[in-house]
Amino acid sequence: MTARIEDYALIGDCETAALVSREGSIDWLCFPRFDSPASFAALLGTPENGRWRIAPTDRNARSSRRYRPDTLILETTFETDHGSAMLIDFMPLRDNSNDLARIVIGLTGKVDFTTDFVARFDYGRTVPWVSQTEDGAIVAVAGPDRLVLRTPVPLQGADLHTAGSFSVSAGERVPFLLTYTASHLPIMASRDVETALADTENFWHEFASRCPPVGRYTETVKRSLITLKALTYMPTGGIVAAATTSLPEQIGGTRNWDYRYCWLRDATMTLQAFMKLGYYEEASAWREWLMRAIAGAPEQMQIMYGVSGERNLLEWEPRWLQGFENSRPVRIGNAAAEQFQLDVYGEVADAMLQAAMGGMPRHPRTRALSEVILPYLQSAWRRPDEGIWEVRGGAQHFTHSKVMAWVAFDRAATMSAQTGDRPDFVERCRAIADEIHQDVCQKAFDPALDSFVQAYGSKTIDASLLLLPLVGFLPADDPRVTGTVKAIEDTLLHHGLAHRYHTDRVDDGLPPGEGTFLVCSFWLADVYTLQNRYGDARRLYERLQSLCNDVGLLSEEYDPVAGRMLGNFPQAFSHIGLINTALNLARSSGPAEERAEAAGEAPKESEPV
Ligand SMILES: OC[C@H]1O[C@H](O[C@H]2O[C@H](CO)[C@@H](O)[C@H](O)[C@H]2O)[C@H](O)[C@@H](O)[C@@H]1O
Repeated sequence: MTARIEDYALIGDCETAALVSREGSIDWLCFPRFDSPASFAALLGTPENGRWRIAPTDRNARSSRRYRPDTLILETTFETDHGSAMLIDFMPLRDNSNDLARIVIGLTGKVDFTTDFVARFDYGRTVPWVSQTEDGAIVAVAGPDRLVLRTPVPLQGADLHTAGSFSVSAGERVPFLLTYTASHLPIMASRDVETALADTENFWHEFASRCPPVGRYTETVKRSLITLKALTYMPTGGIVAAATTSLPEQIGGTRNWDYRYCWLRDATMTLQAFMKLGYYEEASAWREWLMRAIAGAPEQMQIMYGVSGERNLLEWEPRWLQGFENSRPVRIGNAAAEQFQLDVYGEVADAMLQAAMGGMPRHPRTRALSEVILPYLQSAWRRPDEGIWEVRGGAQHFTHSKVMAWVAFDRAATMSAQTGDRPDFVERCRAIADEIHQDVCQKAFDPALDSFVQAYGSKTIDASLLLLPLVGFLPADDPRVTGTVKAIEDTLLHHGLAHRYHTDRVDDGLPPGEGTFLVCSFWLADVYTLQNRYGDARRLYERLQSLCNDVGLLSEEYDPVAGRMLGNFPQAFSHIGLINTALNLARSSGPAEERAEAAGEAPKESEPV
């Protein structure tokens, strides 16, 4: 594949998503859910692993693209020496059928097009039987899956591809509709593509119209909001971390992971972003998802789940895929689901408090949840864990994890104190929170480095330490925090963007090397805001904003030297950063202040615990 990550745009129907290249090729599509086996997997292999291209025959055609304003409808305009034409790509919201629609519209002169449809089920491995119905529909079937392609354009099969040519003159419109169904069901009647376009446009307009202005960042925020909505599995309210698997964190490297699942950690920030923009319906749907997903014994609570709350996310490698630019292995599923990551308890507690502070009615299970989880956590916080970065090199006493355990008790105390009905519970939570606070301040601060460190006894600086002031563990102007921020600036910034940690100095169980991790730079900008370093915050935010591709999307990581995106795409974490940090900058009191202020008063180290 020659396309880079930033060459792709996202389309989706809030149940699954597809990536479309600048050249009009859909190189990634999983039907019917985000985490279903891909039907087009060329993104991670070759065109023979499945793709659907509609592009001018003239290989020298110039292309430009945009989303139709306030929608997820992609418009790619091609210009040739003989005319210009637009390709519209979108996925209508589900109406008993799973569709992807494409319309080619002649703008000026006449443009010749070719289309090449290569369906391969099971992540590019399974070649289907392809036949044509009497009314001309192309039907591709293998095992449980079936794709039906309808268009007035005559199509022929050759060499396991289905191809055709056509021309559009100014004013002409040529529709294509691809429908997925389980192969045992009857083939359904086609839906009208133009009506579907109008309905899809209305859906996104209605959604985006509720977004309040965020000063000069309004368009960036709106695009990120639409992207987060597109990453939401609407039937359940779960939110996937990204639309893809295995886009590499280093070109040619092995840090390739499946992000088509719901992380509890990523969710607190998503909840904040939705609520701060007034999207309570989405926030409430996510909270319901969370309560269903984590129901059960606290020691069985996972750090991530499938979009419907599935727990078994078994990791495996489809060895027939060569990987994005030969970045192997490709991984399906995610073994991190089985890790112990202490911070998720704090994330859940924080999400509950944020929801209450945002004005959402208290969830009826909030109290039951705290009564089950906190007694477990009372001893569990002392255990080493795999941490926010999900290391595969063994558990450690990660500083960020302990701090988030403190968050769990701190928020539980705050919430219970608000209801006033359990003073003994509040007192117990506060005492444990104080004990954790003291433990962290004693064991995780290195006076020689004048900084908190990644784990107890370590000498490594870690960008997750930026979350200490952001969750209210210590004030942003505490000398230990200002020392830590300086250490992060001195050691983790690479061309002005933050790495998570030094992968070459820490054994995380993987070969070293990766890009800068974008959400960490957003956290840095948020800390600058808390420290009244508004100029630094704004400059960093606008740098990050400038890294978005031409349609406003960000991946997980960025290589500032090669000037290219890395990691899964588009990633919710990065878009949450684009929203939250914009709000922090645009409002005198944004999410950073409110999350920090949610914390009860942190004890002084000399205070008894
Ligand atoms: O690189 C190591 C780990 O990377 C993934 O996790 C990262 O993405 C998550 C989802 O956005 C995020 O919650 C986490 O903090 C990040 O480290 C991957 O899923 C892991 O399996 C992998 O070990």
